[in-house]
Amino acid sequence: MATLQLQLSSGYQSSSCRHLPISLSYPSIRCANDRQLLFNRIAPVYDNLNDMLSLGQHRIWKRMAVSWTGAKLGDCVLDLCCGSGDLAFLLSEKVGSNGKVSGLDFSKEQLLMASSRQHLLSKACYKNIEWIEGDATNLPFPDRYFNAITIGYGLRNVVDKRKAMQEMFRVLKPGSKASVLDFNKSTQPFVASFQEWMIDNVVVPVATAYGLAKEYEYLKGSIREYLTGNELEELALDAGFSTAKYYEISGGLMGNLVATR
Ligand SMILES: C[S@@+](CC[C@H](N)C(=O)[O-])C[C@H]1O[C@@H](n2cnc3c(N)ncnc32)[C@H](O)[C@@H]1O
Repeated sequence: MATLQLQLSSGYQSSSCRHLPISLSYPSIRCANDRQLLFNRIAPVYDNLNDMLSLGQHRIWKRMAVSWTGAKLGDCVLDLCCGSGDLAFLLSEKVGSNGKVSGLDFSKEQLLMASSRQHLLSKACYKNIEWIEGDATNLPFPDRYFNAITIGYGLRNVVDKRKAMQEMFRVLKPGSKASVLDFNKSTQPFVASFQEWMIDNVVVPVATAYGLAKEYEYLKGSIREYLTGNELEELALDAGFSTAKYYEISGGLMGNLVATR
């Protein structure tokens, strides 16, 4: 906890992007809900499982998501639902030491994991990342603050997706992009069946070996209840984005929405 607080209170300052005083406790996250507890529980093994279950492919998908944002040196960017920080670290390399990255999540355990990875990796540019405990549907940032936003495997898990999209719109500068990476809820029956087969026969059995069967059984239902590419485009346009384009990745198993404010 000490590490996280240190990082939060010593936020990086640059001429283009001022550090904001950020409090650790928002009323909306004091009452822990099931999803928050779930992500706290899986935090210790989350990165290993991602590598194992995607055969390392998630690293490529995350690079694609970051490059779709158009983030560049000196930018001030946000990784929403940052978890243990993969996308925040990639963004940090893009924006360099004159830029700033905020990684926000409502799981304290995931943020602690992110913070300890930041210290272990000890790359100079990673000093530009701050970790913030907060709610994606009530962002602690002013309007038009960020040059880019990523959200990887996050929106599917947010209960009020419409509000989260509206918040992304609000905190983005005009002309800037949000890049939303996740499982694709495919409209092709073969792809959807293959995805479910993989979850039942690969993901859940591997997670079971880590004592996390229930946590990963949740995945299948969450994809079924998620939005298709077209629905995500509509959600973004309804929130005010001027353009929204959804790209299917890896044969339609994954997908990435790119929305421009
Ligand atoms: C599957 S993880 C993805 C982590 C990371 N982005 C990645 O791609 O590896 C989803 C994350 O979303 C976070 N999350 C879900 N709902 C949230 C909310 N309303 N506000 C903030 N974080 C949320 C969870 O705590 C979890 O860390």
